[in-house]
Amino acid sequence: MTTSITIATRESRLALWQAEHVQARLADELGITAALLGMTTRGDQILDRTLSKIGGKGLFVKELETALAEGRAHLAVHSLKDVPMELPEGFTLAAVLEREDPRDAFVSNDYASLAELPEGAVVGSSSLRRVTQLLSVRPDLRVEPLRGNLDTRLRKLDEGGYHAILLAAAGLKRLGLGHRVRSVFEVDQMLPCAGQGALGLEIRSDDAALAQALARLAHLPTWLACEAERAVSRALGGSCSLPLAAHARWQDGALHLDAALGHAEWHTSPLLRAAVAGTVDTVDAARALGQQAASRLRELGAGQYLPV
Ligand SMILES: NCc1[nH]cc(CCC(=O)O)c1CC(=O)O
Repeated sequence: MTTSITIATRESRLALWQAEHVQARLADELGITAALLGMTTRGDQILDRTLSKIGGKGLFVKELETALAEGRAHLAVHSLKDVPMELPEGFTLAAVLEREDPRDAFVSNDYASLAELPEGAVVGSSSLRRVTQLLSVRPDLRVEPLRGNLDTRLRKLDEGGYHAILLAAAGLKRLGLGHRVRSVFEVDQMLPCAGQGALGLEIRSDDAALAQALARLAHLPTWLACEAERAVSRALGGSCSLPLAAHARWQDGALHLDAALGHAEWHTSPLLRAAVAGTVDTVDAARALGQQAASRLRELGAGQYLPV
């Protein structure tokens, strides 16, 4: 294959950091030189509505896929959690890279943790997953929408619009903003979403040579964990309008998968939770574990939580 390729990336500071990280790994480990092609996606442009209302995760990846399809780029680097559960025909995930911290972070200028927040405090988040889990332990809090890239969200916090905001720890750490994290939620307090903290490398399905090269960058434990997480979401309809959390971790050689589903409209409905574990050594086995967790959630009444 050619030793020179183009990476399509969004232009937020986090997306560029991630693309440059992959660019450096391609050079160091595979001897491949990569140029970056920065692009603005619909998801970056529309900031006044929640993602679930404007078409979901696909909005962040479609323009990049078009660049791949047209041959203007060969590889798209994504935060895996922004990648839809079903990729369109003709595209594939060539690798998932080792995960950063998958946890959610509590960010505030005045309070060190959720426990310190006074009754009725205003918390910024547009993530249904974070909001339902937050309100399940602190129904007194007022949640206000908060969108935009990480810098924008931090600026809105600093301008005084919120007492605290919730963000992924991984993004903050990658941008050198780890000092803004006042506390991290343990995963059993605030279960992360499928793929949180991991990077996914998307290519055209027919690019076998690139697939083979990129496989060497893959981190199998992260990949299998994320396949299990994503399978839960896929089995339940895969839409990002669902307040669905799924997180898998390795312990004593087995993959332990936790999933939680909240109600999109009635934030105070009890969260449904499932926990499954198994020895997993293939993508298919990982997906089967995810489907098992989804079946548990259905047994617990997930049907009433899903859009009709
Ligand atoms: N939804 C936006 C997004 N996509 C990836 C990250 C953070 C990095 C990651 O989880 O990989 C974020 C920001 C956030 O959720 O706070």
